[in-house]
Order: sequence, then C-alpha cells, then structure tokens
Amino acid sequence: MTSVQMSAKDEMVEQFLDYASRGDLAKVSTMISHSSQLLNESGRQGWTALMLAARNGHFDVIKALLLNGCNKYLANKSGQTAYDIAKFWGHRHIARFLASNGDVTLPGILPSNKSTETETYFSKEYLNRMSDKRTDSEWLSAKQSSPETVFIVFHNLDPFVTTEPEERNDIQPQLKLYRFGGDSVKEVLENSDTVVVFLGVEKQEASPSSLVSNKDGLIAWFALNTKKNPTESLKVTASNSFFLTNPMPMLLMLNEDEAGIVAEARSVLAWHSRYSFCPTCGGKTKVDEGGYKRTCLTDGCRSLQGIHNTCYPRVDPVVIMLVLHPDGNRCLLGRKKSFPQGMFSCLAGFIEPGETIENAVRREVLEESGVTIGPVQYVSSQPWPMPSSLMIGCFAVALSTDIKVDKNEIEDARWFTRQEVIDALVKGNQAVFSMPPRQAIAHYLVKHWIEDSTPCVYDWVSYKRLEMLSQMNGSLYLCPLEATAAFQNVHNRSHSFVCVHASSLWQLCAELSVTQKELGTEGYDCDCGSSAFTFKWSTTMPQMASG
Ligand SMILES: NC(=O)c1ccc[n+]([C@@H]2O[C@H](COP(=O)([O-])OP(=O)(O)OC[C@H]3O[C@@H](n4cnc5c(N)ncnc54)[C@H](O)[C@@H]3O)[C@@H](O)[C@H]2O)c1
Ligand SMILES: [Mg+2]
Ligand SMILES: [Mg+2]
Ligand SMILES: [Mg+2]
Ligand SMILES: [Zn+2]
Repeated sequence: MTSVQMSAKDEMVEQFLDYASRGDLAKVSTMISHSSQLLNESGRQGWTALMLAARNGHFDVIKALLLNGCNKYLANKSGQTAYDIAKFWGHRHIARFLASNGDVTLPGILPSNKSTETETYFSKEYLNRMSDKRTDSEWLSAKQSSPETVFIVFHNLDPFVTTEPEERNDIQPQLKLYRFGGDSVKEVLENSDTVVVFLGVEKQEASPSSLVSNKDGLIAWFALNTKKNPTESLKVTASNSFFLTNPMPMLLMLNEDEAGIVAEARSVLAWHSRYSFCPTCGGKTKVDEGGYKRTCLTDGCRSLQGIHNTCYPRVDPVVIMLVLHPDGNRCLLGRKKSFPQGMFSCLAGFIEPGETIENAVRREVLEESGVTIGPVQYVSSQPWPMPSSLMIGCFAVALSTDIKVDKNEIEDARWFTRQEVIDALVKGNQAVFSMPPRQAIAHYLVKHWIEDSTPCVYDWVSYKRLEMLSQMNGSLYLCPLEATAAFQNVHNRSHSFVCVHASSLWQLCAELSVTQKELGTEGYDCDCGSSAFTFKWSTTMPQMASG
C-alpha cells in the first residue's frame, strides 16, 4: 500500500468517526453502505465509532452501527468498551441498550461485574434451617437433650450476649451471643412461659464417621424467650455477659454470622409475643412445629380447616429505594423527624396488599417526595428483625425532578450530588449530611451506586488495572469505596493513595514483589468496617503499569 492510499483510508476513517461522534445518522449510514469495514475501525486511543457515539449519547447512531454488525465488545486503549463509556458519561439508556442487546447478561442499571446476591447485614445464613425436621418431634426432643446443642436466650426479645475482646487488638471488642448448653438452661426450659424455637443446624459437610454412627453429627440451635427475667436460673460462666437492651442500635454490633441468627430468632420470637391468641377466634393457641406454628385450641375454629397464614410467622415487606436523578449523577435522599440530626436516608415504605415491588416504589416515592419514577431495578434485600420487616432494596430512575415533600411522612428530601454522597460515606461529620450506618441497607444501596461509577477519566486506567489485578487474584480485595475516594484525591492532585484490606495486603506485596515496608503502607480503618492499608500509588509499579 502506498503512503497516498494509506492516508486516503485514514482520512475516510477519520471522517466516519467524526460523523459518529457528532451523531450524523444519515452520513454514518451512507458510509457503512459503501464500506462496511469502517464499522470496527478505530482512531486515536483506540476509539471506535460506537464508542464515540456512546460518549456523546447518540442512540440512533448506536442502533444503526449494531444493526450493521459492529463489534460492541472492542475496548479502547484504556480498556473501556462502548458500554463502559456510555455508563460512565451517564447515558444510562444507551448503556442498558448495549448491555441487553445480544448475549451480555448485564441487568440494566446494575454494575457489570458484581453478583446481585445479598451481602447485607442480618442476611447471612449461618444455620441450615432444616424445616423438614420441624414436624419431627422425636428428633427435636432428642436434639434438645443432646450435649452439643446450642441454646441462645432472649428476655423480652433482648438476646443474652457477652463481650469478648478479639485477639487482634486493632479491632474493637465485639458482642457475641452467649452459647448455652442444655444443662445451663434446664430451669428456663421447664418454665411454661418460655417459648422455644428450633433455628436450624450448623452448616457442615456430613463426615463419613458421623453417618456410620447413630448420631447425625448435626449441631442444632434453639432460641428461647421468656417474659420474666431468667438471669437467676441461668448458669453463666463468663463474667461480662448481660441481656442486650436497646436493640437499635445495639444489635448492629454483632458479627455478621450472629446477626443472621438473631434476624431469624428475634423475628419468630417477636411473632410469638404479639400473636399469643388466635387471630381468627381469639382463643388460646399452642406452639407447634419447632416454634414455627401456633395452632388454635378452640374446637371448630376456622383456622383449623385448611391452611391459614394466621398460624405462621409473619413478615412485613418494605421497599427501600435509592432514587437516581435522570442525569445519573445525583440521588434523592430524605429524612424523618426521628432521624439523628443531619442524617438523610433512602425513601422507604411498606408494600400494601395487592401491590408489586415496582408499584410500591413508585407510589411511596410519589407520596413522600412528589417525584415520578420510571424504571425500577431490584438490588438486594435485608431481613430487619425490629420486629419482622423484609427490606427490599431497589434503584429507581426518576422521570421528574421537582420535589414536593409530604410533611406528614418526612421532614425533608433533597437531591445530593455524587461528590456529596462520597463525602458522607468517607468523611463522616465533615460532610454536608450523614448516612445511616453501614449495616443498614440504605447505606449499602448508596455505596453500591457510588462503587458502580468511577468519578473521573484520569483515574479510570489505574482503577481498571487494579480491578483486573484483584480479579486475577480472586481473593485480593481492593475496597472500591476507598478506591473511589482515593482516586478523587489523585484527580485533585493532592495525594495518591490506594487502599487494600489487611487480609489481602500480603498478596498484593507478592504480586508486586515488594515488601510491605517498601510499599510504605499505613494502617487505616476502612469505612466498610475492615482494617485496611493505604500506600502511595505509583505508575512505575512494574506489574500494575503493564496491567
Ligand atoms: N423511611 C426511611 O428512610 C427508612 C430508612 C430505613 C428503614 N426504614 C424502615 O422501613 C420501614 C418502613 O418505612 P416507613 O416507616 O417510611 O413506611 P411508610 O412510608 O409506609 O410509612 C409508615 C406508616 O405506614 C403505616 N403502615 C402501613 N403498613 C404498616 C406495617 N405493616 N407496619 C407498620 N406501619 C405500617 C403506618 O401508619 C406507618 O406510620 C420502617 O420500619 C422504617 O424503620 C425506613
Ligand atoms: Mg410512605
Ligand atoms: Mg416512608
Ligand atoms: Mg406507606
Ligand atoms: Zn381460633
């Protein structure tokens, strides 16, 4: 090929990219019809026509390019695909289109590489509920007298806990459920006022030896609740142990595994304490099925014919939503009078009978803030055992932006910018408002939204490389919240920090062939609750720079 031919082709590519970038659908279509090879050509920094159209929000050009067979998986020199670019620049409808059209399994407004499984506080399943055993009274009573069985005790729904300082002295002492053996709760079990609930068995692989023996090797857990304070009849050996009054916020101090156990136990026990009489006839009831049923004792009661939901524990579904501004860069948060000063949270409300999750989101947002909602996307859920809610966390995209607050329900609602939200998550009381604690799903939703979007192009490359590195290593964990904040600082040229959790620091050092000292790390309490290290980011770091 001569240099004249080269430049003629280059010129044509340049022209094509320019039309795509400016959104000139007619010119783009004409050029494709003459030379379909243009579709995947790239110019400076590896940008294709699709990427440029995605950058500038030209939906019709994108549709035409894809219809003609353009490859949407190509990445530019920064590793961004057209999807990444559309999302980054806030063209969510285009990102959604690029994600949904074809075989990419990206849900509309969810992050591309994250699983949608719940990771919220109170949601961890430490026990296998083994609901089939609830009707096996022989098995249940054998488990109740087995020496391995664990009992946790509540008094008026407050769990009995103990404080145990962690071995690592950089972490605050945590509250732990006090695990009683059968002998220590004998008297409490004999008390007729005590409600007993079978929670499940510890999750484990059944070992061959336990299968051979008569015993199944399963460690069962039961929860007890009493109205009268049972402290005197309990055998307690630990010195610092007590009933944990004031569930909010004290229950948020348990470790994640135990929070999940308390979510189950407290909800079922709260149901027993509220539904001691038959809701159908007002008669007396008895506890059945390992504490998962109350059966009416009145002959002929309608609740005894067929299956009635009045006999089983109740759950109240609540929608809680992060409302996103149509520009993609702000979110709507509100505050109730009862909130601590300066705190704003996601809007929330009970689902009403005969309502879908999506319609409840639209109705509650409209009622409380006057904002109309278009697409709704489920993100994650959280059991909230005060007493028995199921928080259903969603993203909701606003169609209107004027706010009209319903003063009966909330005190204030405002649009907050991405930067204000990052400040609230990272800087605490130096920010313009404060967030609910990390254990609340409102916090999780907001963090999820922030993590999903890196704030500036300058940092994109570094972030992508670190992300790639963390994916290559599987368990290497770079906290995205910290990374987001750190890259803001890079952008502001103040300093450049990268944060890794303590548990994965050694892996990072191995990857870079440096010692921790050479990295110059500093200990840090990450906002996500982990202890972490920061170090100065340097583009000369060998393996990262080669990405
Ligand atoms: N609003 C928030 O910012 C927020 C944030 C996090 C968690 N939550 C929790 O979400 C739940 C629901 O939020 P909300 O209070 O804003 O709901 P909401 O907006 O539906 O308003 C609450 C009112 O709904 C009525 N209601 C209807 N069904 C109810 C039921 N099953 N139980 C109790 N009241 C019922 C009551 O009159 C109550 O005062 C609450 O438990 C709250 O603690 C709220
Ligand atoms: Mg409401
Ligand atoms: Mg509400
Ligand atoms: Mg409501
Ligand atoms: Zn009845």
